[in-house]
Amino acid sequence: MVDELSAEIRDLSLVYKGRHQNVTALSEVSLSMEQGEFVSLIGPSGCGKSTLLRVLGDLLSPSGGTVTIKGRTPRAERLDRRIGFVFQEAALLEWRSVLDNIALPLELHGAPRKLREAKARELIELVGLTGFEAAWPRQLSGGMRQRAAIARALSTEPDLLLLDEPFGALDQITRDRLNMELARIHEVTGVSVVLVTHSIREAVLLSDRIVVMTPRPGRIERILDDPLPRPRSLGTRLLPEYEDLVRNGSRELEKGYANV
Ligand SMILES: Nc1ncnc2c1ncn2[C@@H]1O[C@H](COP(=O)(O)OP(=O)(O)OP(=O)(O)O)[C@@H](O)[C@H]1O
Repeated sequence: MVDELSAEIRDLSLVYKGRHQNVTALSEVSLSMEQGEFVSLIGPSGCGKSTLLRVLGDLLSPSGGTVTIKGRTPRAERLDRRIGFVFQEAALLEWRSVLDNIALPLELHGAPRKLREAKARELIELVGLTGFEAAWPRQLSGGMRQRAAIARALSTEPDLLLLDEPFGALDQITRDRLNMELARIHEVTGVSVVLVTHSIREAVLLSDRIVVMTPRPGRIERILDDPLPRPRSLGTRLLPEYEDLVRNGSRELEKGYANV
């Protein structure tokens, strides 16, 4: 059924055209995601993870193939603010309070003040920033900034949340905590998630499926199912099946590195 599919990528290619040479960043990439699915993209540097995310988010147009999100083009979804993006750097507006940063996409979408503030407060609670509504971004730690960025990305209740190494710059303990927050947010909201990560452990902890990519040109090497029980917790890492999946994933990843 079409409306149960989140993203559908068919035979996607993406070529960056340069003055001297072209780079084929993606070739023959096909992937179908179900609504509410959590998919991680992992692979060596340059295998096209960010490029794939950017195509899904309509920041780049495919050179070939097709991409649909809930049966529509990424352009239509982006213009309707049905796609949320979070990058490694939170990129909050320093002159707006945390609340006003989170409410910004709704403001740009023309939502009335009362509604957008109510939504922003709800999200502040969801991401664990209660008490920081009036704070300035510079008063937040790195982890708190990422929480605010996630809340902002969720403010328009997107169909798809795209995360490009959102926790890459955080220390391990903060990263563990935010992983658990993300798992909970995913459970509560039912949003479909695509996460780019360099950590197989993070991918196994959070995902329903792990897409292992390989470079030159960027393509899908293998898709691993991750059937670990939900809800996930840090205790999930103590399961023998967790370690099995990490080992399996690492083996697949190493094959990709053979092409680097
Ligand atoms: N704007 C650009 N112009 C030309 N080539 C680019 C551009 N952006 C990325 N590339 C090239 O496309 C390929 C895929 O890059 P991409 O950033 O998608 O990989 P990645 O897997 O996300 O890498 P990383 O893990 O280092 O972030 C690489 O060879 C990269 O050099």
